[in-house]
Amino acid sequence: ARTQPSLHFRGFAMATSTTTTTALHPQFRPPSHPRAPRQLRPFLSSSSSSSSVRPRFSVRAAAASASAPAQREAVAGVPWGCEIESLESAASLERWLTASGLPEQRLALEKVDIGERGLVALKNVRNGEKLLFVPPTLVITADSEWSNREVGDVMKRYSVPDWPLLATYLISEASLEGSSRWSSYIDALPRQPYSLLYWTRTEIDAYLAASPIRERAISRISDVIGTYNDLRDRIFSKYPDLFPEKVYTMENFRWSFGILFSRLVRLESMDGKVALVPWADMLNHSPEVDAFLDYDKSSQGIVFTTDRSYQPGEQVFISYGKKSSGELLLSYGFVPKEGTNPNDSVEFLVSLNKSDECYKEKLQALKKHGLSESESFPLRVTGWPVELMAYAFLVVSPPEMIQCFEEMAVAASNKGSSKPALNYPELDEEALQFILDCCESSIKKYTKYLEGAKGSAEVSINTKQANRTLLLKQLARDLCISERRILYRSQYILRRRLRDMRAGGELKALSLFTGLRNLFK
Ligand SMILES: C[S@@+](CC[C@H](N)C(=O)[O-])C[C@H]1O[C@@H](n2cnc3c(N)ncnc32)[C@H](O)[C@@H]1O
Repeated sequence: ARTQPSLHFRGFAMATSTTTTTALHPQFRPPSHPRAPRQLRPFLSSSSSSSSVRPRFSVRAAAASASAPAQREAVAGVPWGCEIESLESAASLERWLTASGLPEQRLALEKVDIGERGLVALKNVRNGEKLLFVPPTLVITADSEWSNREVGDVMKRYSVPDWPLLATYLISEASLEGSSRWSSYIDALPRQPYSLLYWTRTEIDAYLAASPIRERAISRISDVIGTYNDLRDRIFSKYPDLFPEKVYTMENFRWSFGILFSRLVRLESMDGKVALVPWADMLNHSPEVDAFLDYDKSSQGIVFTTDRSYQPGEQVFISYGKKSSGELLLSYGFVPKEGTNPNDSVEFLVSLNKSDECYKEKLQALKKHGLSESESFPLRVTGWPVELMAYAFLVVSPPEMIQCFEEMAVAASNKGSSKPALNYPELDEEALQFILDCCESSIKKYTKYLEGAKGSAEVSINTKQANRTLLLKQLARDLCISERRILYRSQYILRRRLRDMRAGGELKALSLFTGLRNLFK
């Protein structure tokens, strides 16, 4: 869970300063969805040379792993970058990095089991050791010099925020091929980054039907398209010589945003600047490590400090942040193995009951505090946030509690975060039952999807398409299983609590009855 303003992709021309992401995790950080989960308190804690000729169309070979990144159908791709599973540009990248000042490394870029390409230890690496030391001159930020100065000047004149600026920068540099200083880096970038940006609407609707990630994927794609349209209408179309239509295409922007979503990092110690860090961006993510990239003032380079040791030949990992499996799929195109992501959560949707006789009053209280009749709260295997409980109290409270609606809405909105959790013992059972009912109906949706997906054999036009479909389905399946697992856990906790509560109630009634009987005796 986190707080993050949406990135103003659109309407950027009005911006007076560059847009930045706010404090999140000092790691790969995509712009948030406007309804990204809020920071909520836990309720339960139960406990080669760039001028070489490249094919214009590319298709990835399908990998067979369950959590392998999404593969795409044969679409017109970008005319730069590489097929990452081939290591085709690795040697020239390493040569260029060394020539550009990257010190000798204890890591090498190799083919790996997790993430296709990754950095592997060449020697023993100790826990607590600093690695990488990428100099700032090798980092791409919004302040980087444009090889085509005129293009850069126009972009700066329009005060384009960091994300669209960097997306345009990448395309501008990539289109210059060997005359860009970044050509060896761009050659080593995936030609088709793994990202939900490449899923069609039909695929999103079909495979993510049960998951709340569906809505976020749709919204992200529309943000990217909107941003591209804004750039084209407000800038590119006014300077057709600087921004040729054939270069600044939607397809190329899909690529550059895909690269940003899966590789951009935020460097806390460089005033929170967002940056592409060549070499460091070859590190894959593990939910089990807690090591992050940042600028190190003493060595004046981008480093990360290991939080475990590695033997020669072992893949070295960093953390992309405390992200749920859905968020990892959304930005990076992979889903960690079931049960391995300690930061996993699922967005849980609850709504006011339209037939509630106090519907209007409850909605008014919610709206006053920035909430609506339907809200999402993050569920984790460890429990749910107090805000969800407050929302549930509001949903189930009877008309005679009208004076408490406001207090409940405040608590549900997270504005009362310093206050203790709301306490309405008389509503506890009903509120927990409400959450349990929502949880069970959500489980049903996942089960229906998972069972339906098992049997559905689709007719594919060709093998590539069949492989792609298989992989997208597998990713969606992995995600649904992970999300349903969280719901199952919540269902278990809720049932147990309700059972205990009810058993306690029966016990009380029984002792009252015994007391009365003794009295009459
Ligand atoms: C920052 S790049 C890391 C380098 C990347 N493997 C490459 O070869 O360019 C992020 C991408 O690596 C892959 N990746 C990273 N961690 C992964 C993991 N744990 N499982 C599967 N793929 C992973 C995903 O494709 C993701 O979009």
